[in-house]
Amino acid sequence: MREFSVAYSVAVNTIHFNHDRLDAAIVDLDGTMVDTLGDFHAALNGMLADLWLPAVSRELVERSVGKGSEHLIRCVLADVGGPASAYEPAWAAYQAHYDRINGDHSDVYAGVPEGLAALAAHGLKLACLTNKPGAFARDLLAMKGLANRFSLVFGGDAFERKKPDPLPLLKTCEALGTSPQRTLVIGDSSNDAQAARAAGCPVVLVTYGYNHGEPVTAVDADGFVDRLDALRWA
Ligand SMILES: O=C(O)COP(=O)(O)O
Ligand SMILES: [Mg+2]
Repeated sequence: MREFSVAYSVAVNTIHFNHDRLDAAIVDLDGTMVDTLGDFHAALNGMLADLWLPAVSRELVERSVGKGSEHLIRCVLADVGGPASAYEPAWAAYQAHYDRINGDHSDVYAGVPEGLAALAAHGLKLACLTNKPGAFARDLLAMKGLANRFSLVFGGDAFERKKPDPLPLLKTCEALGTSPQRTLVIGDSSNDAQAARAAGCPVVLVTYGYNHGEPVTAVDADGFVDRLDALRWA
């Protein structure tokens, strides 16, 4: 098996892959394919209103997204000074609000349909792996016309642990029937990159998503793209 290699051209911000060395891609959802910040913000503020707690800013939500719903709800409750006992009712309220508004305040990022089409055209199997609950992820992908691109969709509730743990990536590679070394991870945050490094997958990050308020280009990854269709094959 040949080594995976990436030639990263800063000038055109384009990453060149030799596709002979890749069999599949595992693509993150929130912040990578769909800008879902508006959905998170609306569902969380609906939840807080139900609990008679004050609303939070989009910025707080942006900094807290990426490690799954439980983490997000805990961050938001901590920010508004909610008691620990609020977690259970908050979780139930959040699920109900999110289910009602899923996709209403979200948009597919420019270049995503084209980028996915190019990956598929090069014969790569595609899986979506997100920390978002699987049911919300599947509904959102269908609503945004992206579902048919993926042979597999796994949410944050599919496995015992979430990204940045490598387990979900290893399990997804297993389900795809590919080796991690030949499976490209595409994400928007350090969660995706850390999981990929630990699993042994090559990883590219998009520069427009959510990375806990930190500059994403400081994250250890094989390359960065401003659009998903900026991935090119040598
Ligand atoms: O639900 C989240 O925390 C974000 O999920 P992601 O893995 O699609 O970025
Ligand atoms: Mg993400």
